Amino acid sequence: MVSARVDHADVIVVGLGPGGEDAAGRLAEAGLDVVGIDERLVGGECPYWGCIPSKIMVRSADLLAEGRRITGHAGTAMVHPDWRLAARAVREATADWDDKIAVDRLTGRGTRFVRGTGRLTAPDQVTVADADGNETEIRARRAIVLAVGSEPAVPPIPGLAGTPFWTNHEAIEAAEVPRSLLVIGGGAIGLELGQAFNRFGTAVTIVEGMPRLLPGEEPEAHELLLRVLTEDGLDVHTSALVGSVAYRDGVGFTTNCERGERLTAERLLVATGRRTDLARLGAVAIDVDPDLRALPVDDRLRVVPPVGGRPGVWALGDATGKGAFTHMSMYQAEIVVRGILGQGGAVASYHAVPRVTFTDPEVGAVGLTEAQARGKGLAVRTGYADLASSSRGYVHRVGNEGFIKVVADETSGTLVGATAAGPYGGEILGALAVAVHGRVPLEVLREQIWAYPTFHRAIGDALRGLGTT
Ligand SMILES: Cc1cc2nc3c(=O)[nH]c(=O)nc-3n(C[C@H](O)[C@H](O)[C@H](O)COP(=O)(O)OP(=O)(O)OC[C@H]3O[C@@H](n4cnc5c(N)ncnc54)[C@H](O)[C@@H]3O)c2cc1C
Ligand SMILES: NC(=O)c1ccc[n+]([C@@H]2O[C@H](COP(=O)([O-])OP(=O)(O)OC[C@H]3O[C@@H](n4cnc5c(N)ncnc54)[C@H](O)[C@@H]3O)[C@@H](O)[C@H]2O)c1
Repeated sequence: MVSARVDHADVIVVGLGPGGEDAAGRLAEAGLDVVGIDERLVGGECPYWGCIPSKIMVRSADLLAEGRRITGHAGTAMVHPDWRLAARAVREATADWDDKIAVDRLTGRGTRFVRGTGRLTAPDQVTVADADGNETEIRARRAIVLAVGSEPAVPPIPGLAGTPFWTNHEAIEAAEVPRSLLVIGGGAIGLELGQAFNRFGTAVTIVEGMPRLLPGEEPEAHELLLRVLTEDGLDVHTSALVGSVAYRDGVGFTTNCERGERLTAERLLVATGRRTDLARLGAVAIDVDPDLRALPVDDRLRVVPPVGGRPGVWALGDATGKGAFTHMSMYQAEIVVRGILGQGGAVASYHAVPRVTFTDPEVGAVGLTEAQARGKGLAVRTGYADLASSSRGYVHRVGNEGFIKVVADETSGTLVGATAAGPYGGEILGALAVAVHGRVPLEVLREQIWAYPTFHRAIGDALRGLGTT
């Protein structure tokens, strides 16, 4: 038997997505000997199969929609979608799914890079296997950072396994648009990509198991998106669970929903959430139950605090289950870096997590929804303003649907959550995110002057809807 090579480092970072890469680079720049490990591409999901390429597709699709809106409002326009242009922009942005630039960026900051699969094999040790199966045991002197992200959670639907279904990877890499696409899951991925493909000519069906699209957001966001997507021509089914899937070469997919609908499509996209495989990561080596959905972390992002000279284990990003967003991974990376460098008591706070679903209209939200606030027993008041009937909505005309909803806690006299859905919803969210993050008193917000005629001026209308008590 050939024994594994042995190496040592101050810090081992497993997974080099947005947060892992940032943490590895900053720790190396601080003078530590850092080894960064990734089995795929440095940069992770976001630049290659997530945020960036999906938003390029969304932007391309939105341009088509805006072009189609010209007729009847500013002239006439004939729009001829050409997916090859969007696909080319995606290929350019991902450098054809090549991470040379990212590897150079990482090593340029002083991190040692190892391409391979990392697995915890002792509380202070990660074993890396390269593509040829060669193993290296790396022992950490100071810290291990687990930043392994997430992968699609594919539901155990009879018949699905073994079919050529798409995940976000195949959808992002698509060189051609399918004639028809069935999307399982009416969350962020399903709606963003479903609407984008539809605008390029694909007949899209969305099958969502819960009663509402974006089930974690306000019900008004569901009502808005259901109306707009249906008007766009998408076929949306809610409270619909797929009971079985069948695939035939050259024909495509047939799915049978449990309540009877039979749906067919050339392609099938599974967008039913994400999971982190803790068993594969060797989580038992640090006494973590591998069946957990996420790595359990304290408010300093520690899975195992450093004790008596033993290295600590930190986690960040999707793998912590605190919100699968690039901005969350980056936020947590900051806290992890400061914790490892011993730079004071940086702790994570999740009371103002912003999120934006980049559909058209965009759905931006921060903090608690009304239902979540009521679930916490807060003294809830809500205010609502319709964007279409605002002055800006009136002048904007076509494509003006949206709303602002604010959720206040009477006891603290602050906003605890808000939603900005509509044109530029994600941008308008900025003002609301500051209010929730900074716990700005309602009486201060009510004194604010909101520029006329903007969409964000509707925040003032929604605040008035709270009443004055
Ligand atoms: C289609 C899509 C669109 C999205 N759009 C947005 C958006 O608009 N805005 C937003 O904020 N977020 C968006 N996200 C989410 C965002 O991409 C993720 O939240 C973010 O990438 C998570 O970062 P991370 O640092 O946790 O790790 P990831 O980006 O998931 O990267 C983890 C890395 O770890 C590596 N790895 C895993 N296991 C091992 C192992 N055992 N050994 C070695 N390497 C390993 C992987 O190869 C990967 O490179 C989107 C996601 C998808 C799928
Ligand atoms: N704009 C963004 O920030 C953005 C965009 C895309 C993805 N993301 C991140 O990536 C994560 C994953 O995206 P996602 O869309 O896969 O997950 P999601 O959790 O946002 O949505 C998954 C949806 O699938 C539904 N579902 C689950 N199982 C089902 C089943 N068997 N049948 C029918 N419906 C089912 C769920 O009810 C849910 O509505 C998101 O949670 C988000 O954090 C973010």
